[in-house]
Amino acid sequence: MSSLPTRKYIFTEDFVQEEKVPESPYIIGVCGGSGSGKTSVCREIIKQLTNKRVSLLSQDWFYKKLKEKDLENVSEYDWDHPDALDLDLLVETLQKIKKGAAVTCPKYDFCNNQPSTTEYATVEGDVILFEGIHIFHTEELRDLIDIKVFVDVDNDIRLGRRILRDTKERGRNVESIINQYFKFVKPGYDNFVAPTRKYADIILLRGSSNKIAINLLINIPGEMEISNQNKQVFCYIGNKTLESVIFALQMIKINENNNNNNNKSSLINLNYMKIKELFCQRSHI
Ligand SMILES: Nc1ncnc2c1ncn2[C@@H]1O[C@H](COP(=O)(O)OP(=O)(O)O)[C@@H](O)[C@H]1O
Ligand SMILES: O=c1ccn([C@@H]2O[C@H](COP(=O)(O)O)[C@@H](O)[C@H]2O)c(=O)[nH]1
Repeated sequence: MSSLPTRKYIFTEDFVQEEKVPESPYIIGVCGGSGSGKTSVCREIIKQLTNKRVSLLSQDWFYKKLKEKDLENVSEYDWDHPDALDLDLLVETLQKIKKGAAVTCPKYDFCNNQPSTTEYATVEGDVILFEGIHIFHTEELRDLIDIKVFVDVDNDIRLGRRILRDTKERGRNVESIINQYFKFVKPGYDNFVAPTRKYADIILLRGSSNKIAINLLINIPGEMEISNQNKQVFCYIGNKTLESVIFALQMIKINENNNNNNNKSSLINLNYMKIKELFCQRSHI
């Protein structure tokens, strides 16, 4: 028996396409300091992966619930220490997602410094964009991520963006943002986030405005096979190479021999003949 049953081939008029049926979602981990553009990078990738089921998973949804006394004095609370997060629950959740489960999480309410009671996100799909400042912090987490991206943006730009974002979206004022930044955010970045840059497979400079890097990222070949064009096509008849046509013919032949289903077999035969005909015409055989 050939090893082909783990692969699925789609035969159409113009091309032969291999469809990889993922055993578990592909996890793209996007790490970086607060305000580096992690969420924006994830949104850009999600926008472009139109032919895949894609979800976002944010580390922010795993902040521990604050005790009453901490809630009364939030300006003294350090959200930039990894201990502020329930990393065990995060690992457990990611393991479930990796096994193909759909997991629903409450989002995080930054205005009230607690998990949202009204907004939820269901995470499932072929590709999961997983973002957060501490997602490379433990080996357990890193091992669950298929490709690790670190968004590298200067401190001053990150602070500027954070001021603009948090005054508009997170119910903060400029003074509290600057105080929090120098007391917790910057030390947290220097002590815990920047040291995990070394685990990245890709360093993404300039974040979501780096279109070239984002395009490369969505087209990471082989393992991912994700793209909104037919990049999965390994043999395109209109632009064939000798090797790719021979390979396609071999694949079709093996499929044909292994296939007992008459309808499918005739479809394969049809395409086999068409490929053969096209190949012979173009190659003047
Ligand atoms: N390349 C960019 N240029 C300008 N502003 C950006 C860029 N990327 C993100 N932003 C803005 O900066 C703020 C922080 O971005 P965000 O994606 O939320 O960062 P992170 O998730 O890393 O904290 C947001 O208001 C966002 O719109
Ligand atoms: O209640 C909270 C929880 C977190 N923060 C800050 O959020 C950032 C991490 O989120 P990004 O989306 O990466 O910016 C972290 O630096 C915390 O300081 C908060 O202010 N309040």
